[in-house]
Amino acid sequence: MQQVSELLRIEGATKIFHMKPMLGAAHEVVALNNISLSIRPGKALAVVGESGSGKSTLGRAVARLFQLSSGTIAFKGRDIAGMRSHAEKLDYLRSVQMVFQDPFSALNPAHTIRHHLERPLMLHRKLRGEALDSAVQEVCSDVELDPAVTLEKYPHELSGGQRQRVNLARALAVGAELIIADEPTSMLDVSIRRSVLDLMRRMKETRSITFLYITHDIATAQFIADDIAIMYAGQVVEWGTPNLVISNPQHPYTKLLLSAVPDPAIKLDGTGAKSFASEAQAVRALARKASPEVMEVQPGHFVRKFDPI
Ligand SMILES: Nc1ncnc2c1ncn2[C@@H]1O[C@H](COP(=O)(O)OP(=O)(O)OP(=O)(O)O)[C@@H](O)[C@H]1O
Repeated sequence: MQQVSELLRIEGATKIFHMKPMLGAAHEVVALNNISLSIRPGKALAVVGESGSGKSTLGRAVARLFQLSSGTIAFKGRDIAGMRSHAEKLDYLRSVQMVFQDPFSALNPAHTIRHHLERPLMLHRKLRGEALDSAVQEVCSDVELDPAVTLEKYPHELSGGQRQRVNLARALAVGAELIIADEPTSMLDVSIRRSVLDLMRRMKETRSITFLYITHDIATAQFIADDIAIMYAGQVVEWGTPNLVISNPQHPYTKLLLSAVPDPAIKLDGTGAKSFASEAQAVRALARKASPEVMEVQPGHFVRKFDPI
């Protein structure tokens, strides 16, 4: 079998929404503008940007929730738009799971946690009886929840962080290879955000789960990501390994995001923070301009060319 070094390759992905509002003129929204990114198996790519930058649209396109206007998304070398048979589509939808911002919304309040974990194990792994019970215990323990005190509870009896762990356990139970985690910690208490990110990092390291981690918070990217892509107005403006991008940001929009980080450990030094925050509007206008030219700042670190402010 052919070895594919990338689990996911997004090539020239463009998504245009055609809006025909009841009031006002018809118009187009370019949510994704020629995005090219890839993720290696067992690695995490963080896509970072403000609200409306297009990052959730990218996640939903990977989850095959709609077709791209142009471009391709390939999973293990296979174009996902070209998957025709029911079996192939089902296998993809099993391999690629989404975890959402609101951990409660994905859980059925009428069912126990055991039920939520048993169903995918029965459906996808055909487990029954003792084998099913021990697999339920295993996925529960894998996300660092105590099966004895968790499995018979209902979603409302758990904390937000515990519920998000159940969602991650469900993805494991289904047999996910790629998890699209769309702002998975932004509705959680600050005190437990880090522990959920740490769990995702351990799932990556010990279970070789691949992550597309979508966030507005550039500071959290470094806890899990092997690569980071900064997005604005449907374009990726800067990308590379987190230490290169965060320690040596080139694009004014990346600097703007970093200027909003309260963590002094990764704040821009000296000149950066204040001046970029005060020039926010100009920076966003500049980042909105479509620019096809890319510069390699240093090996593994790229920036889209921009006009000086
Ligand atoms: N189904 C849709 N129909 C029309 N426009 C859409 C649709 N989905 C997204 N958009 C538009 O595409 C752009 C990108 O939206 P998207 O939700 O991907 O951004 P985001 O970075 O994930 O923001 P947020 O964090 O607020 O969800 C926005 O202008 C949004 O209004």
